[in-house]
Amino acid sequence: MNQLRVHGGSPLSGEITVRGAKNFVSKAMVAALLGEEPSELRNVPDISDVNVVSGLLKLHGVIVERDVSGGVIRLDPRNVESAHKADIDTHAGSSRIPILLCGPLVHRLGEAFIPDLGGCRIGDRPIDYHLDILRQFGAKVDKLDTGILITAPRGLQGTKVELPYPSVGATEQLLLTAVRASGLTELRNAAIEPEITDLIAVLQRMGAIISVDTDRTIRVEGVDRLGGFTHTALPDRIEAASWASAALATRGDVYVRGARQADMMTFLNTFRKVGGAFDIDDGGIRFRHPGTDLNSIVLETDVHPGFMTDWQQPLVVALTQAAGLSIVHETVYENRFGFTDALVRMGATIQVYRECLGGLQCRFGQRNFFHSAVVSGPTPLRAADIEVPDLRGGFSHLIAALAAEGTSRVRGIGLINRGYENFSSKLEALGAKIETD
Ligand SMILES: CC(=O)N[C@H]1[C@@H](OP(=O)(O)OP(=O)(O)OC[C@H]2O[C@@H](n3ccc(=O)[nH]c3=O)[C@H](O)[C@@H]2O)O[C@H](CO)[C@@H](O)[C@@H]1O
Ligand SMILES: C=C(OP(=O)(O)O)C(=O)O
Repeated sequence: MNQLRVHGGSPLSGEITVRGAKNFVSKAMVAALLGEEPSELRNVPDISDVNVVSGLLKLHGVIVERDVSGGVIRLDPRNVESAHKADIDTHAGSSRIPILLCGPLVHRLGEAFIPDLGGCRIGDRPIDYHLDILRQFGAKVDKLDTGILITAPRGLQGTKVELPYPSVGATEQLLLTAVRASGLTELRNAAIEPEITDLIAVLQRMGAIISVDTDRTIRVEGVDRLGGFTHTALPDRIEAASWASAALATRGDVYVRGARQADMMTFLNTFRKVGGAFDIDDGGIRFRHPGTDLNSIVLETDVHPGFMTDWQQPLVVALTQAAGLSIVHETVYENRFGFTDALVRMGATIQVYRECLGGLQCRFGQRNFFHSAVVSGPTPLRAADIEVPDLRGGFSHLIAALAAEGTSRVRGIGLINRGYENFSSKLEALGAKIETD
């Protein structure tokens, strides 16, 4: 199943459930590798990124048992072993998670071979911060033809690091390395996304000592040994916001069971400013089109607690249905508006700019990156043949196809399964008229 035919033009309506966050579950699975005892993770979604990490852990001798429908994964890392490089190579290009195996594998085995990374092509996505951090801990980094080899002839020692930008992955790299490095580690300008807070919770359950200050400083006291953990993953706030945007763009009404207000406050404020309605209860959040015109807005993506970049693409589809000019400044990735080409072909009026259209200081201004967009609406959308460019861009194209009159063909939908579990069943549950080709 790699192609969907979408007969659009009807509102999405009904209830779906979101489970654990893609951007946490994969990291918690890596954390399990640091322990000398088994771990159990609950609320695990059935997405392909989980399969990728399971495969990598199994190659390294971790016994992985999974109850897919129950969302439980058990990881037994007691007999960790080196994997064959050729086997690791088969995971090249599959996701960005392998880079986070560096610290845990060096602690457990003395070395780590990391294949070339994958992930969404929404910018250059360098790993310089990761490699600098590893070097500061005393690791030796050798770049090979098909990946990188990390060794630590004198072990890993605690260090002081200040990130040039609060990178999520680099913060996780530091945490997963520092918890078992000798001595103290301090990280300034750390990322503080809810998925990182949950990772810290997991590490604390395993025996780590980590404190987080209000000024983005994280301090870790290294320990000699970590045990296992039992933990329920926080819900996927990106998937929840994507369904919310789908409800808005299709004039629908969707109850997202599992969505949690605390992780989505910034999204909810924006959703309300656009004119979307929502009702929160203990089980989830109901997102509704108000039945009246939607409002245009000015929006800048940012690190937490700002408006998350992964929320941007789905919301832009809803903004094509808002009255007036919306301005969106993407400050996290330099190349995250490629998906708007297809929206324009479908009838949207979106112009992208190299300039920073916003007040935030951004790394991409005057550097030839089309990282700002002006969306003029409302414009009716019409069906088209579309190729999924990346995970969130792909889901956005699905939303556009659902909002458009006529039958669209969306190719390459396998990519969407990286972060949206059972999305075609969920679409059907919400009344979408779709067929797999
Ligand atoms: C699997 C996962 O959790 N992915 C998320 C994670 O990605 P990821 O951890 O890759 O994103 P980062 O926060 O690291 O990236 C933020 C910015 O820092 C830059 N950078 C990062 C590392 C580095 O070594 N050098 C460098 O320049 C990146 O190019 C980007 O411009 O956080 C992003 C920001 O919330 C989300 O969009 C992704 O969904
Ligand atoms: C950019 C994303 O993911 P990744 O970092 O896994 O490519 C995303 O989830 O939108």
